[in-house]
Amino acid sequence: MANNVGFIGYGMMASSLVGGIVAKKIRTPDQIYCSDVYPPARDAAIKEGYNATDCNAFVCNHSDSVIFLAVKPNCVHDACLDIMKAKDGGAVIVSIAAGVTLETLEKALPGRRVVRVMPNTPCLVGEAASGFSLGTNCTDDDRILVKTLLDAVGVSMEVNENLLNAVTGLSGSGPAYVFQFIEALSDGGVRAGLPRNVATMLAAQTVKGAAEMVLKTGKHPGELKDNVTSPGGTTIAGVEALERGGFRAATIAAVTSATKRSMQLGGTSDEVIHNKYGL
Ligand SMILES: NC(=O)C1=CN([C@@H]2O[C@H](COP(=O)(O)OP(=O)(O)OC[C@H]3O[C@@H](n4cnc5c(N)ncnc54)[C@H](O)[C@@H]3O)[C@@H](O)[C@H]2O)C=CC1
Ligand SMILES: O=C(O)[C@@H]1CCC=N1
Repeated sequence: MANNVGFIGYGMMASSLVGGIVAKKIRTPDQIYCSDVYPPARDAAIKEGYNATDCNAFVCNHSDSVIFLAVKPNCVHDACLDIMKAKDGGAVIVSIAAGVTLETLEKALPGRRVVRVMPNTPCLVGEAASGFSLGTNCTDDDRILVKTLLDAVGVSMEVNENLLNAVTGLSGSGPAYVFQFIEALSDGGVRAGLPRNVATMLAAQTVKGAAEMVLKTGKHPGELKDNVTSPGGTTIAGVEALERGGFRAATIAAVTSATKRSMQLGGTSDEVIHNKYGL
């Protein structure tokens, strides 16, 4: 075996992650092992040139570097049983399941090195924003390996585990909010008379350009907004309409609702979410 990477579950997120990793030539397709219970998912993996199977143990037995646990949170327990049944080839286990805590993972995978990661789908185009936390058995080499893989498909930050639910609510789920915003901007353009294709291209490029300005200038988003907003001009009319529609409050509520949901998926009671986290 030579630095093989396994994926248990080859759905939306696994295919995005592995697509980014292979595109960046961090691993070659023959170093990728995927298992999925759903035949069309395996067909999709085979089409990309990866090794695909319905047997999770097969993936574990062939992955000496990392095994990504990329099933839905309610399937994590069963997948962990399969990992424990397979031989321990020394791979670090990286769970991307929303809400599932390191404590839960370490209980299900006794003695194993476990990392909890929250990536997002833009990893497919090399623009992921990921947060991660290491389990108690992890080494510095694990930190370097996981960060190298995540940074190959975007940017990553190690955070205290208690912040990973908020990372999930913001950047894990965030692409969906931004796609909604792009679609809404495009609708606005169509309402104002633009053809759909022109409106969607302008909307997406505007979001991309504005995001690049925040990242590259390091300026506060409010200052960048002010630079667009001429006194008595067009922009303030649009900004006012957004504020009247509750744009900022709705966005904050989106992130906090998703954060709360991540906590619920991890088994935290609503009482604790309210009393301890104030959500
Ligand atoms: N979709 C997203 O944007 C993100 C998802 N995540 C997390 O990634 C995980 C996967 O999410 P998606 O890829 O969206 O879901 P998905 O439903 O697209 O993929 C999950 C795959 O796992 C397979 N599966 C289910 N049980 C299995 C088992 N016991 N063994 C092998 N394969 C099994 C399913 O057939 C499916 O193809 C979830 O835990 C989610 O919380 C994390 C960050 C972002
Ligand atoms: O919706 C979900 O539960 C997953 C986790 C973060 C993004 N998608």
